[in-house]
Amino acid sequence: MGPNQARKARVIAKIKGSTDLELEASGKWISVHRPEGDDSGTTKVSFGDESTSRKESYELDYCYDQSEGNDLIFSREVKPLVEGVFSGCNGTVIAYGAIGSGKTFTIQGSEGKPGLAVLAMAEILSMAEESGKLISISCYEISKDHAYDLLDPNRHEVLIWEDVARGKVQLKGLSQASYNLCYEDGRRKSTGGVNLLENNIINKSIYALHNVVYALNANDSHVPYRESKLTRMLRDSLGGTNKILMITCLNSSYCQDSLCMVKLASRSCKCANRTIPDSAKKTKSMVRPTVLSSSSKSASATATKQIGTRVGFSGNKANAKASTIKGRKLFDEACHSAKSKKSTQKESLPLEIISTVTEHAKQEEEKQSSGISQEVESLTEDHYPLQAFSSEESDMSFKASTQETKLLDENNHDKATPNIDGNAESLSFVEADPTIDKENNLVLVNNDESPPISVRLQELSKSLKLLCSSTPSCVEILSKTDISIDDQVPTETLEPKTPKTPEPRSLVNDESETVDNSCASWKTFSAHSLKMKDSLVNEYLGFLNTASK
Ligand SMILES: Nc1ncnc2c1ncn2[C@@H]1O[C@H](COP(=O)(O)OP(=O)(O)OP(=O)(O)O)[C@@H](O)[C@H]1O
Repeated sequence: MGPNQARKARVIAKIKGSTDLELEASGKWISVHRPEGDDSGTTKVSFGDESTSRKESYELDYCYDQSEGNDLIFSREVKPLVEGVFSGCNGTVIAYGAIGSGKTFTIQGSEGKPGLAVLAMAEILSMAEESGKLISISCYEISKDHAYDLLDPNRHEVLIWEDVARGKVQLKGLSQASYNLCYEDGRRKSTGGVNLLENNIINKSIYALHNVVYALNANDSHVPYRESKLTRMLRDSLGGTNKILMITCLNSSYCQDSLCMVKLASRSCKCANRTIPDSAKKTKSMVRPTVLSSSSKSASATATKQIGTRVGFSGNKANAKASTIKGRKLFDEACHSAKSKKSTQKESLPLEIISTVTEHAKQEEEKQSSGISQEVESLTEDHYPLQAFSSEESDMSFKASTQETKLLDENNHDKATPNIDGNAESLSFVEADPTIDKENNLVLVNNDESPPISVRLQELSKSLKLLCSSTPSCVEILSKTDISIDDQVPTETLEPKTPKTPEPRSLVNDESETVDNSCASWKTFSAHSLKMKDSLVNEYLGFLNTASK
């Protein structure tokens, strides 16, 4: 069965090949029911021990069983995507699944059994050779929201920039080669297992990815790319004219995580069959699909690995020098090195700028995003026993575009050049660019309800300064108002200095009572003053943190 060309994302499964012995030991846990003679029908995947009557069934676009290898998956699923790349339509293949479910085997392959990425590259290169096109490749890994250049022996972290003008994410400084393909196993970074935080990140990523696929397949007017860093980074690979292949890798023996992955996959797949009238689209996009049952959360993961391969037309880099960068970094973590004062201000406002442009969409996204975060977090915290974190999920994708697609870009977007450096031309923090400044100002002055950030900052700063310098004058006020002790207070305390603590002996002399009174008042005042300082400092720090986010 070939992929249905009308669908944006095709969701299939692959049951990991296993030896007969392994199968015997585990029993037949998964059974596949394919439609006979009807290529357009869905495949039913059932889970459950055959000895018991309890079975759970889910529908997917297709499911490859143990005996079917990468060659078959490539020729039926991936080759059409590669051909599409040469006619201006990008393709993305993502494999995900529980630990040891065969993700690496499916994408990378093994010696003598090439995986889908290898087969796809071979196909791309041979097609390019036939048509006389020049191919350039970049290769990167996304691991836990960070991108690493796989063509660089040091695998340096790549800066991730969001091109504000075009709403695209770019990897800045990514190496390019004539053609090459590298692969990095995400496991090298997870030597000590995966902690709760990492697991949460991966959980959110996989759910967010499915939400995007769901929305794309449902032809929603709003696609929640902003729900996770992964989906933001893959936006180019998922949206537009892209065709997506989601491969759910399944363990052949019992695995709760595999079950949960299929549930998610089935949801994304089912919506592809819906026809939504245009009038209903807007309302529908507000409604979040709720498929996350308490058990589906066990689609947890211990490591994310992802291979990204960019194939592009190797063009002239001359334009890059005169370039102006209109984007901003997408994630703070990858860009701490930028120190310039001006850029710092702008860098601290990466995503809000887009949000001002698409206010309505952002509100929806935020609502939904917080929804999914809460869902995933609560699933993890409330119901997810720690041992469930031993499971692993891995995302691998490759992305390819050819000369034609890049040329299309050039037509549509002023001076875009096909290589990464060339693309960087539209990615600098340009003070002179009025649109960027305007956007910044829009963010600085959010709306009528709250004052501009700069004004609030100034106010806070003033209050803080005032309070810091107010201690001596407060002492003065205290002494002036308290006439009864005026003459008895030592003269030093009237001066604008840090007040002295009365010496112990003063507490036992004749005038001890008045001095005592004075001390008590001062202590009370001092305590209040300190509290106020603390609260202002906290507010100040809190505000700075919010602003930097
Ligand atoms: N279709 C298959 N046929 C034979 N062996 C397979 C197949 N798929 C996977 N394997 C074997 O199963 C083991 C685990 O596969 P693989 O490393 O691809 O899983 P993974 O999901 O990438 O694992 P991890 O989650 O640890 O990254 C490997 O030894 C691999 O060779």
